[in-house]
Amino acid sequence: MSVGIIGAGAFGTALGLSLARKGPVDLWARDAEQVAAMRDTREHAKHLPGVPLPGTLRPSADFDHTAKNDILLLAVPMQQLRRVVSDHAEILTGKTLVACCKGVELQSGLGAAAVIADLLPDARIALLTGPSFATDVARGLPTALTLACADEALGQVLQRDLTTTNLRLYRTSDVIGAELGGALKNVIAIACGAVIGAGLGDSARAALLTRGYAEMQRMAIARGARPETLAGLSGLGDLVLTCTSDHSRNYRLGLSLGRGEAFDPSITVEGAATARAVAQEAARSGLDMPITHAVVGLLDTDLTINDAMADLLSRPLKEE
Ligand SMILES: NC(=O)C1=CN([C@@H]2O[C@H](COP(=O)(O)OP(=O)(O)OC[C@H]3O[C@@H](n4cnc5c(N)ncnc54)[C@H](OP(=O)(O)O)[C@@H]3O)[C@@H](O)[C@H]2O)C=CC1
Ligand SMILES: O=C(CO)COP(=O)(O)O
Repeated sequence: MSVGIIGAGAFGTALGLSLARKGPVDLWARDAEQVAAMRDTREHAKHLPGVPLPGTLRPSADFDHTAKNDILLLAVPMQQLRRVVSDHAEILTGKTLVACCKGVELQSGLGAAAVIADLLPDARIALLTGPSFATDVARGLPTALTLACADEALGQVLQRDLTTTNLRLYRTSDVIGAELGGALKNVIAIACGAVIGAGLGDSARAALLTRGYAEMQRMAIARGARPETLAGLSGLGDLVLTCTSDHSRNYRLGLSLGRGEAFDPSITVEGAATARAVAQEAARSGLDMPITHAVVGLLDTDLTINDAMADLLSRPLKEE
């Protein structure tokens, strides 16, 4: 089946590069100048400099043309997804849509697949997530991802059609689990970056990563996820990658917070809005999410990383 990609940022372009090895892929960007530059130079200078774009990857500023493909991957930032889908709802109705964003929408508390379902009840929806830096995918390095789809038959078709020589897709029907694993790990990555940035050490990071994983499970299971999904690529796999590599923008935001440095607000960092959305939901539902609350404190108040760690360490003692 033919593939189109909505969103020519780092990840959309990287997925396009990988899929274009199998056949033509249309890649939509909203900025016509950017499309012209990509066509002329065969490079995405802003997000993937130095990686040549093959002729089979076809940038376009024409949404409707790109949307004619059988499968559409939606690779825009989470907080923009509702706008992009609702702006083009008519042409997207009934299509096969694969969300590639990682986050929880601030206004609704919904994940990516749920936002699409909210807007387009007739769409055939799946989610592609898991440990995968765009630069690695774009360079053809080996990567394993989770394809989540409630419809088992459609999931099998998508798994086959979106697997490439460097992208190996595993399948699950647990969309909520995959969605939340990919969203919540970004919050924990900000926390881990902050402890490393503040010089609090690798042991503190290991503690946050592990207790952060417990927090992710708590929230995801409360929302109906299966625990084994959280233990897979979309949860633990992506958590480990994002909490240990300064290729991660979420981790780098954390490093800046820990060092008391400014961070470029134009960089896509999904964990910030997701932390706020999840903290709101945790407060409403009485879920214990202390690391998420600490991240919101670091982002939105003058809480320091040392105070945040002191708060976490002084909580009542309990069983693991
Ligand atoms: N980068 C990575 O390594 C990975 C990213 N992801 C996920 O992919 C998603 C996208 O991230 P990424 O590609 O890295 O982000 P980037 O910041 O690299 O790119 C975002 C893209 O979305 C476009 N965009 C933003 N708002 C709109 C809008 N309202 N309408 C149309 N297009 C819009 C931007 O266009 P413009 O340039 O015109 O602003 C840009 O092309 C995120 O949810 C992220 O978590 C998942 C795995 C890996
Ligand atoms: O999700 C990612 C890797 O799987 C990318 O992480 P960042 O968004 O933190 O860069």
